[in-house]
Amino acid sequence: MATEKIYPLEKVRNIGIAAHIDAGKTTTTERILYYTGKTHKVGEVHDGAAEMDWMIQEKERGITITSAATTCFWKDIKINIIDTPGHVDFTAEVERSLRVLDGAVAIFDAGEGVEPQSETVWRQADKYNVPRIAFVNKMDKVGADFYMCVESMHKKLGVKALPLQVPLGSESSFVGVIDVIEEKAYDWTNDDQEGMKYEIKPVPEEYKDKVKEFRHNIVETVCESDDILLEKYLGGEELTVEEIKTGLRKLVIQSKVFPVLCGSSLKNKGVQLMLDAIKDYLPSPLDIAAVKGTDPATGNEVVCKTVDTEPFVGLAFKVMVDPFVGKLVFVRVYSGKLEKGSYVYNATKGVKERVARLLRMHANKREEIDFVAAGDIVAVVGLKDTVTGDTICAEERKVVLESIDFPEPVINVAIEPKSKDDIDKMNDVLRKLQEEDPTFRVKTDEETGQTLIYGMGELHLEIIVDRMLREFKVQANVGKPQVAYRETIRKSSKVESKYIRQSGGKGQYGHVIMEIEPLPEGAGFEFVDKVVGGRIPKEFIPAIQKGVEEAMNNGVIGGYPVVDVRVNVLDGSYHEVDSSEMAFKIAASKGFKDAMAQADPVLLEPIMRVDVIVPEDYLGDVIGDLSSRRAKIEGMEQKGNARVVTAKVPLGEMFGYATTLRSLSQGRANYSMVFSNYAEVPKANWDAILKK
Ligand SMILES: Nc1nc2c(ncn2[C@@H]2O[C@H](COP(=O)(O)OP(=O)(O)OP(=O)(O)O)[C@@H](O)[C@H]2O)c(=O)[nH]1
Repeated sequence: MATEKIYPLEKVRNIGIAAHIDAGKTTTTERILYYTGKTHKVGEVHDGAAEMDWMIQEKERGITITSAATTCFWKDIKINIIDTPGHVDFTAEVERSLRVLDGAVAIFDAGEGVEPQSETVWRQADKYNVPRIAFVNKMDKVGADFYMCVESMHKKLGVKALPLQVPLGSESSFVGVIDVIEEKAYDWTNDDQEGMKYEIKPVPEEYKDKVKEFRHNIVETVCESDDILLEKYLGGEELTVEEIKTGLRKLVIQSKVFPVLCGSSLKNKGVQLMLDAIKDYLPSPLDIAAVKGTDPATGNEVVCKTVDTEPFVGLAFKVMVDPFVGKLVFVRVYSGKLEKGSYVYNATKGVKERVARLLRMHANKREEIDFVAAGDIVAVVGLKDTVTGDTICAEERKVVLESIDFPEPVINVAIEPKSKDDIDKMNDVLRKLQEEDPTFRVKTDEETGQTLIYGMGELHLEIIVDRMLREFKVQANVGKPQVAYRETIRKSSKVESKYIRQSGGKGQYGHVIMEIEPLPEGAGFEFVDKVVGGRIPKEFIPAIQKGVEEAMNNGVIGGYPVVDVRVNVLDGSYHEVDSSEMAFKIAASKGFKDAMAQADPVLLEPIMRVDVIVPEDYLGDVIGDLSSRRAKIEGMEQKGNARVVTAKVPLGEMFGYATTLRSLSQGRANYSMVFSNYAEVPKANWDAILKK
């Protein structure tokens, strides 16, 4: 059994690497694993040898889909890295990682600066207050411009981006970086050992002014927020390197300043200095204020401190179903210790669970450990009922931590197994995949009996179908992707509904008077029992709610789910002998449908935020095409000799957009798309949608 060296908490870093697709996250992670001594060969993404991208689909597509947690060691620091995917269909993966991280490295492409989707990821990190350092990658690429990137961080992200380095050369002449604080140049010119061989030299003459300017800027920033250092500085004394770094560390942890570094992961330059910056500036678990949760029994606030001596509290942030090992639950430990063979309490579900094994993960390799301490990240085997977002804790410290926000899936396809014998197997696999992925849902269409799978985009669902086939050997036919429309109401209405049957023996009697009202977007469903004086006995109220909920699965316009309504049950009557739950349920269901029909029902559709980057020459055609897709153009920005068009477009109009855009622009335009909100479909478009 491996007994790991125990790392004091101040020497632990839980970090994520966040980036726009193709900025070089996977390549950079690979290099980190190489320099930290965990891998022995530098894997290249393009030949599918990358260690982190271990799922077959990832290798083939060259993209990172799941966030695998991996541990590595740099100098005296233990770093847990969560690899987060860049594709927008997987925002849930990014969110869940950010929730449990203490710091992140944001990677930018030196030729592009802040791209629309790097902005999305940046804002997500803002939401969870994650301190960040920026790494401007691809400095070797034609068009690389470090200063443009820093400027675009100021302009687009509106943050204080503080360069700590000056690149030595650029594009094909990029050979290394100058550390501004230490005033030393790191030069890889004579490297023939995959970046392991570099020289440390004095700052070359032609860079001295730039370094002086940047250093002055750093020193001033540090002094502004530290009176003792300010006094020293104003008194004409030099600050030491240590003082500058300590001062800067405080500002980074408060997210007041974002240090910017640069390099080329592909050409093996600058990655070691980025690891140093992770150690120097990103927070340890101790720097993060204790997390708060609520006691499920009393609703009182519970503070969970990051110390080993407290009772155990952790958050499940990722579930992976491995066809061989079974279910793996990734847990961030906030308080106390988690031991192999112990029992824990899942406070979200209210069940006891056994921790069979604890695994330290390195992409697809695993190392068995005996316990894991506060501040750490681990994969747990044996937790049967735990899913992403659940809190697990010691029985004497029952607490539920704030869960993770996940967007609603906006697209669905019908799916059926190729062989009828595979039906049970398919349902079983879909259930497992749902446990892993909170943005993936499975439903049965009540009218057609078809199984529908719901997700965040076409690629998301394609990957799921692909995994069913490869990992679980279930072949399936899938229908065309459909938009997940919804229905709601715009005004209130009141109805009386009866279900009465009298045919010999015991009859049926249910009678309900109810009112439905619109709620604000996102409010979901509320059910209020306003019946007084026992005019409907309490035991029938749950049946009424059930009847309403069933009716809400299929709205009156196109059979889509109904959202954002409140149902008030006002009055009714019952019969001593004939009343039953069934009768009230039917009366309520029918009542809801009638009420909805009178309440100005409307159709809702998912609206996407679309960013298109298009060279000037094709701008007219791209805008024309967007307009024909009912787009609202919200902005148009210059970027080099291209434009970035930002628009809100109904998802239903976006199928096949990739192909159209390619042919409109001879392959030169690019786009990204994220879910924005649900909005009312104009009545003129109802027919087209309902016919489909
Ligand atoms: N010129 C140059 N190319 C790079 C550099 N780093 C990565 N690349 C290339 O950029 C492409 C994307 O790199 P990845 O590491 O797969 O990017 P990623 O951000 O992980 O992409 P996803 O996993 O799809 O989100 C690959 O072709 C890399 O070889 C670099 O420093 N310089």
